[in-house]
Amino acid sequence: MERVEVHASFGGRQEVWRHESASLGTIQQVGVYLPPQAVQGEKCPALLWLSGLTCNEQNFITKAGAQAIAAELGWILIVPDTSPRGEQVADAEGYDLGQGAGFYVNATQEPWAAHYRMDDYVNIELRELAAANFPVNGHWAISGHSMGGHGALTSALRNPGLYTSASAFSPIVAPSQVPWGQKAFTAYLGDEPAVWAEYDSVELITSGSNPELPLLCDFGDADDFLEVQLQPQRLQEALDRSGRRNARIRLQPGYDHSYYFVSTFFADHLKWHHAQIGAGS
Ligand SMILES: N[C@@H](CCC(=O)N[C@@H](CS)C(=O)NCC(=O)O)C(=O)O
Repeated sequence: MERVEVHASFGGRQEVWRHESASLGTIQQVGVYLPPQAVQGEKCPALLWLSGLTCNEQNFITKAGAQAIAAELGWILIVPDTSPRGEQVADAEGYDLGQGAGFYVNATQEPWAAHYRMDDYVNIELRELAAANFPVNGHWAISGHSMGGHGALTSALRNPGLYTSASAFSPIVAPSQVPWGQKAFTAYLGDEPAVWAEYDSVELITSGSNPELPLLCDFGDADDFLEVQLQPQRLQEALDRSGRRNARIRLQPGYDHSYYFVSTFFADHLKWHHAQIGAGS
């Protein structure tokens, strides 16, 4: 791993690392925020942040204002790119498929299968890499925005025990039912409803996956993508049917899909994740 950026931030360090990814077969960049506690060698919990369409590792670290609360609570933030990158990596015309739009799945279809293995990358490789290189204490939470909200919820729902809690901002909760998800899943996963269901939060909740996982989701009611792409009512209905004890959806009045929304509520999410460490153990 090679460190390509370092900035003092709230008594800690915002860094960007470049590394060779075995699961993706590419060179990737990842943002790492080390709070003052970690800089002093103390072991800290880690939050994996998954960004949305068109993003790389920079959007969250420069726009979410996350470092202040991470410093206060003593959390490491791990912020990967949203897809494999490089000239050898397949891509497509639109912003919602290919590079910048990996959807956090392991692709099975050509030409994507060679590199688009974001599920393995974030849930296995990146966690191992973080544990080997930074003072992670073993507690992991996961959060994300839009496509990354989908990635955060499905990663935690599919993998009981990996994440203490999962939260999301404007997540794509039913990708099998909406245009963004249908386009990406058809390309990456083919025409296989059973495989789609494994990467669909509403389907995973309906089938009872990881029933004790604490969940928090925020949507903005002025989000232009709300009705067509996000459809929070599908998540609410699935949660109501499931009888989960620790799951909450909030509709925030006046907020849109942007990082102004994420930055407004990120501290609230990290405090909630922090509280879950004590609550479940
Ligand atoms: N048409 C929009 C759609 C993509 C979009 O809204 N991306 C969100 C995540 S789904 C985002 O975080 N964009 C980058 C940013 O706001 O920094 C665009 O091309 O920017």
